[in-house]
Amino acid sequence: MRVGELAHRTGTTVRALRYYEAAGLVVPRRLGNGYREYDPIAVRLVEQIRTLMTLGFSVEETRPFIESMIDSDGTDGHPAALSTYRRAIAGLEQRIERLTGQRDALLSLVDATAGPAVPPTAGRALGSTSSVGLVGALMPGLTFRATDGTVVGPARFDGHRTVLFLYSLSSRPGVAMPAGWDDIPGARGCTVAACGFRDLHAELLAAGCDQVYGLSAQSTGYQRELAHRLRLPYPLLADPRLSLATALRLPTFQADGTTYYRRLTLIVTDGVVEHVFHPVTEPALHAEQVLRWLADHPDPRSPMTAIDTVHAREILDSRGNPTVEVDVLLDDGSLGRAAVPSGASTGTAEAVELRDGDTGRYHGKGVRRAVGAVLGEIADAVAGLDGRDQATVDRVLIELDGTANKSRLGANATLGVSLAVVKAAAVSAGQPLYRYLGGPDAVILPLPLMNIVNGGAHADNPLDFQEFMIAPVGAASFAEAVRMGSEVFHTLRAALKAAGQHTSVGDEGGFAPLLRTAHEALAFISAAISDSGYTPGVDIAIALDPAASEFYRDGAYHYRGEDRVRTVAEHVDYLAELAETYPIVSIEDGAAQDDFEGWKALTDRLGDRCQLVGDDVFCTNADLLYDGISRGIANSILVKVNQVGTLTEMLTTMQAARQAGYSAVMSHRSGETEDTTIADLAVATGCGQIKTGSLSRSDRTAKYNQLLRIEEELGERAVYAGRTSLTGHPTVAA
Ligand SMILES: C=C(OP(=O)(O)O)C(=O)O
Ligand SMILES: [Mg+2]
Repeated sequence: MRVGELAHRTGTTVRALRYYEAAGLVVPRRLGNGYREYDPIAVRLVEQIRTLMTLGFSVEETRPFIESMIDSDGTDGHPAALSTYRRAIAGLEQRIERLTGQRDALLSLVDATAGPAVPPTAGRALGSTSSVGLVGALMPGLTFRATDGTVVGPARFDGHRTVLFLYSLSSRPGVAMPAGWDDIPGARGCTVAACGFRDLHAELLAAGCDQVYGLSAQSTGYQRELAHRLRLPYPLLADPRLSLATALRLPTFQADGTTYYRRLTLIVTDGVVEHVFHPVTEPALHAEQVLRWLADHPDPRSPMTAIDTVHAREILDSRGNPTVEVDVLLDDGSLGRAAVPSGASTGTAEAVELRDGDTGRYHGKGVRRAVGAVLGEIADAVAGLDGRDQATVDRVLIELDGTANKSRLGANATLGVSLAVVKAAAVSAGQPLYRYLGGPDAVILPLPLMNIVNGGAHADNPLDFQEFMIAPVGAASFAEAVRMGSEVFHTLRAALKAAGQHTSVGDEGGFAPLLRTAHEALAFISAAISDSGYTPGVDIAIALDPAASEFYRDGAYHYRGEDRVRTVAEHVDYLAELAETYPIVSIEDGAAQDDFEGWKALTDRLGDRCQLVGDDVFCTNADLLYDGISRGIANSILVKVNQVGTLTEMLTTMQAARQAGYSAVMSHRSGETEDTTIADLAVATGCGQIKTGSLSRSDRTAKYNQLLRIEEELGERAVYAGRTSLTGHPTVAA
């Protein structure tokens, strides 16, 4: 059974269960995929812990009982369990006897020395306004005797988050309360308040408080009787002179000539008052009130930013197909949201994008299964993990899926969570994503490879090549690159229109004219660059993504638009001819993913003058990249984070590329959303190039717009990469 079900069946919280697990009391099994699974006995164990706690045992003190239950396979009527109970009772009786003697001896000593309390005028009623004034006050340098035999001084509050509840007077069997006690507003209810802190002690600790103390003006002897009778799991502190009231000007009242504390609770964090509860009007519910506050206010000193909630939904991508969106909420309220993109010309080795296959919805393309995986197994597995520990989060995702290609849960499920976590962590750190991930050196704005003519699988025209891109290598800044790209885009539009072509756009926002050959498209683009006032190759270069896997069959390249078939050698010759004729600085997937002969021939032919980017052939996968490096193919890798399914795996692949001297091009997918994460990732990794479509359609321009914002934010520190990160030493070919 999962942790949520166990919590539900035992009426406790997931937090408390994690605390019992950390204490080694109720430990789930780890399945092969890393997933936590509780055996049915866990229900009995948890119920036993909670029963014992209501009897006054601390979580730690339940250990022998729990261990004997485990030994006896869950039956507490077993001889092993019975003898544990008897041993515990015998031990308690001995302690009671010894402590009662100590108490009586001390009672007379303490009562003799305590003397009269502070004069009644020292206390004053403290309303909520003055409670706020107390926040930020330092704990005074006072020491208190505690019922556990220790002496609690100011050092005990340093480095800890403490719940310190002050109370007036607890009743004692056989001892009358001061005259008129029940008529004094707020006087009654101290015992019940103390019991509340006892019953929720484990939960309070699990919610991030390190220690609980009760404090009153009674002597240690008086308090010890209460602590033993109620079996309090926390110590009581004696302040017979009300010195804390004097130091912090806390509210007191008088009854029968004696001064007492008014009920009030302090959260003291690292020696400083962080919060004040006053007045405490419902003593029976007060511990719960404190617990709720702790849950809503994580320890400000805590290095842990735990994942609280993971939510997912089905949304639409730019092609109108469903895709996964994930929200991750951290304990501190930071929210990260990520939407997963989707490719059309996909590599065969990509991590699996899980689709429902239910033809009754979205023509089978629904992603309810992936959404369900996020809401169920994944949410369970990552809840409580530190959102800033991306490597651990991603490792848990990978192990939970348990397959080599994320086919069980879906890479669309894992990626949504992975990216939403890093975005939430950035929010929590109060930093933009690119700086959170890349640190202060993340200042490089990438060269954009702008896809202004679409073909192949991204358009309905006859062009065999998928993408014809312009790259403003000579721009002085990213903003200038965007302007230059936009100007060429519109010049091209006018030229296509004048030539009688239609100007509707393809999946990535580039024009999809009814051209047949790459030569025709490149001629239009070169002219548009010149006609916009730029020098081709100097100001603006050209990049191609033939996406050759899409038209490679039976060992040859089938050019549908030209109605001809080229052998591998002829195809490589053709690309070389194009590279000689036009200012082409980068060719992606010039050969098909399984045509290693073509890849090698292309690399040998053009690798020293052109960037050769592996997309389908590497699939952002470090192992495939290493294989390619050893084969001597390509000199660059396209990086699509959904091809691997987690951020950490993407970063590992990029690191491998960097070490091998391969460049990396951060890339969108042809199916995108308004999510702009890749813009930040490009700056964070300093890769120096981004491919994110045309200068039209919001799913594409959203990324450019985000990069414009980043450049503006970096101000003078921003560095536009220009041509510097291109591999293959492309030279100017005007
Ligand atoms: C972005 C591309 O297209 P898709 O997302 O369809 O794989 C590409 O092939 O580089
Ligand atoms: Mg490609």
